[in-house]
Amino acid sequence: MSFRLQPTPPARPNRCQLFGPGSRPAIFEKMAGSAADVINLDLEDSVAPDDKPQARANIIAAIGDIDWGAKRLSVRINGLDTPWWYRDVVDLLENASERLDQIMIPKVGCAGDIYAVDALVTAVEAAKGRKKRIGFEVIIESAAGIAHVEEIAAASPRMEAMSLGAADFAASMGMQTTGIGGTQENYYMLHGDTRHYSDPWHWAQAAIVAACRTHGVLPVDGPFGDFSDDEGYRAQARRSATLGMVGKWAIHPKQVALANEVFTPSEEAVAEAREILAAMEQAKKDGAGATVYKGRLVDIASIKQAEVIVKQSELIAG
Ligand SMILES: CC(C)(COP(=O)(O)OP(=O)(O)OC[C@H]1O[C@@H](n2cnc3c(N)ncnc32)[C@H](O)[C@@H]1OP(=O)(O)O)[C@@H](O)C(=O)NCCC(=O)NCCSC(=O)C[C@H](O)C(=O)O
Ligand SMILES: [Mg+2]
Repeated sequence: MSFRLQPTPPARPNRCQLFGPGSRPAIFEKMAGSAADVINLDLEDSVAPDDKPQARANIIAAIGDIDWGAKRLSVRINGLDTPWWYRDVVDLLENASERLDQIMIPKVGCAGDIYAVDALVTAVEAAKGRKKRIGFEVIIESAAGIAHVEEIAAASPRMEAMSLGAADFAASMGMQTTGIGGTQENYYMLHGDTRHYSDPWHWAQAAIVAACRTHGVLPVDGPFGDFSDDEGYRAQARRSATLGMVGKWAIHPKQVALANEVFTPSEEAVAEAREILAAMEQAKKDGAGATVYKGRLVDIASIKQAEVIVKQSELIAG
């Protein structure tokens, strides 16, 4: 480890973030009753321009009126390139109850974007005497966002989570696809006559995970558009979890159980991690820094790997 220690991200489960348009208040109670850890009420792209004022009013009322339980409650504001974002922030923080936990800033391109929202949020919080400091989560979904991903992760002490927004990301990068996440038909290597599919989202996810882990922010995988494809969702989520992401969005309620399944370490994985910790405990007593577990090497780094899994399961168990 560097002399500068890796900060710990917020200690809360973030396996699934369920989205719903602010212009569709009929589903808010259903969202609150879901098994998602995080709720994202949307003011951005799922809300038509003419509906933005009513969506703001719906969300402000629902934040106070609905019992959201222990869920993390977040509102996605509009992007900084629109005329709506400042009104989203001001109306929310002047009128929403203290139940609001965080706001999600979409299409972030540089640390300056976070600075601008932070300045406005800080001023409204002070003016209204709000007690709970609002956290920030951001979406990396542009070429600029991924190019500046580390400065964005470090941009504010309010930063809690960062997601990859595959749809806008693909558009901004000029990717030749209309798919939102998952396997892309034309992204393959040829070996003889056999196609081997590769993952075009992998490098961006890895960059997000590294930036987040460096600065104590939770890395999250964004939407998987085809909500009729459970296996496709699972495969994408498993890749994200393997890379170090802590959760994934659900854009339909049926995706919530899939995310929770993948991002909750299995009983077998936790049992194996505990066995590795026990094996290393014994190795230490024997004066060894490494030992053999089920025919493979485990050493001091294995303790840290095993602790990741045990800590995840303890966090989820509460
Ligand atoms: C995708 C949907 C429009 C589908 O809605 P609907 O047609 O109503 O679906 P169903 O008939 O299958 O619904 C079954 C029941 O579930 C309820 N429902 C529907 N959606 C939700 C929800 N989000 N949360 C909770 N409950 C929900 C229905 O009311 C039905 O209930 P019942 O009648 O009692 O059985 C819709 O799911 C939807 O709007 N999803 C969210 C869309 C959204 O927020 N998009 C923004 C995030 S993705 C994005 O922005 C891209 C990203 O930025 C990027 O760039 O990658
Ligand atoms: Mg988007």
